[in-house]
Amino acid sequence: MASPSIEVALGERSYPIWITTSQADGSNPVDFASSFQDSVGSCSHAVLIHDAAIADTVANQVERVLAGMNIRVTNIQVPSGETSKSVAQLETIWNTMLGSGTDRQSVVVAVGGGVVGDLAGFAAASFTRGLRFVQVPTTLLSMVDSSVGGKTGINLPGGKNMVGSFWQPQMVWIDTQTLSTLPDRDFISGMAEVIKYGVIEDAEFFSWLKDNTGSLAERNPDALRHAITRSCESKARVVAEDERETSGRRAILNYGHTFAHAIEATAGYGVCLHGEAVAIGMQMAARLGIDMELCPPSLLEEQTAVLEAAKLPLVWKEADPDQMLPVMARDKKVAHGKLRFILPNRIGDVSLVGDVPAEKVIRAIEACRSMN
Ligand SMILES: NC(=O)c1ccc[n+]([C@@H]2O[C@H](COP(=O)([O-])OP(=O)(O)OC[C@H]3O[C@@H](n4cnc5c(N)ncnc54)[C@H](O)[C@@H]3O)[C@@H](O)[C@H]2O)c1
Ligand SMILES: O=C(O)C(=O)C[C@@H](O)[C@H](O)[C@H](O)COP(=O)(O)O
Ligand SMILES: [Zn+2]
Repeated sequence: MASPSIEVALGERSYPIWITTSQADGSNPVDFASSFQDSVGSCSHAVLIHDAAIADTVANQVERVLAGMNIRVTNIQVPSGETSKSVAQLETIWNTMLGSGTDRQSVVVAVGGGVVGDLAGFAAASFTRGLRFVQVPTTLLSMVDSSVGGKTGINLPGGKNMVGSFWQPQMVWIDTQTLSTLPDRDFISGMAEVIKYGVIEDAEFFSWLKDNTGSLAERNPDALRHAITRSCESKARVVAEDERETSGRRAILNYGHTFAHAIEATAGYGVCLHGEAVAIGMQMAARLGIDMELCPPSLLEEQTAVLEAAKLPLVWKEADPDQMLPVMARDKKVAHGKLRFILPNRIGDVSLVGDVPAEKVIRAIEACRSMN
């Protein structure tokens, strides 16, 4: 059997990330069935939780492979969009699992973007106190970020990802070919998390991105494969150092997110896509870093150039500190009632910073209401 592209090294919870590209005739250089068997072990029942947008394509293909392995499949379709990361959808999934004879030996297979991955992952973590699960990400964002690392969960109206758990998958299966049907807006949204890795811990990758955002926008297969591999390597490295965000190392993956999550929640989930909000949040964080004299103004210029080249939004006209600050106060990095931010030192290096004056946070938010 071929070797996985990347291993997430977490001791007994270690798992492979396969990065492959299926061919025009539907064949794949790596066999899904044997990879599944190798990572999951014995399985007679799978709960296939999938996004409605890929029901007739990727989800159907996965279902056929599982059926060919003599695995009984329970299909659960989730409506597309951020609002599906909800208590109501989770309850529907739990009840369908209960009604279909799901037991502790069943395996959840999440097929879709970050919404389905986070939701199905939490359903797996919580049903009968924990089922094995597999991630089959079908968006750029889910391939480079959400399918790796085991953060699962749902939103509450007042806070993103407020209920969830750390629950690692048995394997991550990335077929870059599935991106061919992804709408441009969702592809561009995923680019924010790709660029994030360059700023937080991989300066060489950031330089590569400066020259290659055009090829990525055209979905050049080699460029895509490089960006996905490099991003997954970054994520796997950070997660292996700090699986449950206890030492602070994993918190670097939250660069821009304190602002981003407040934008998403105050706008109403799904109005500003997660990656779009992350891009705007990265701009706010860079401005705050400059105001705190942690990084030079040139960092913001470099970051702006790459985000702009990727066609990401950089301003949020509705940005209102009075609305955002109460939501930010519920950020998961808050410690002893105080906000903490991931702020840049230089390209490729960021730090977790507490004691940030509120007036500087407000200035950073207000500066991103318009391009200046
Ligand atoms: N767990 C984590 O570590 C982590 C990391 C980053 C983001 N997230 C979460 O991920 C979510 C965003 O994920 P996303 O950007 O993948 O959004 P998404 O899951 O909403 O998918 C984006 C859109 O693409 C459609 N789609 C999915 N695959 C498709 C395909 N192959 N072809 C055509 N359409 C397709 C979906 O129907 C949806 O409309 C947010 O909820 C965010 O909080 C989680
Ligand atoms: O994996 C992580 O850790 C991240 O922070 C990755 C983020 O891109 C992602 O959006 C994550 O869901 C945010 O986590 P949260 O703990 O702030 O909800
Ligand atoms: Zn994110």
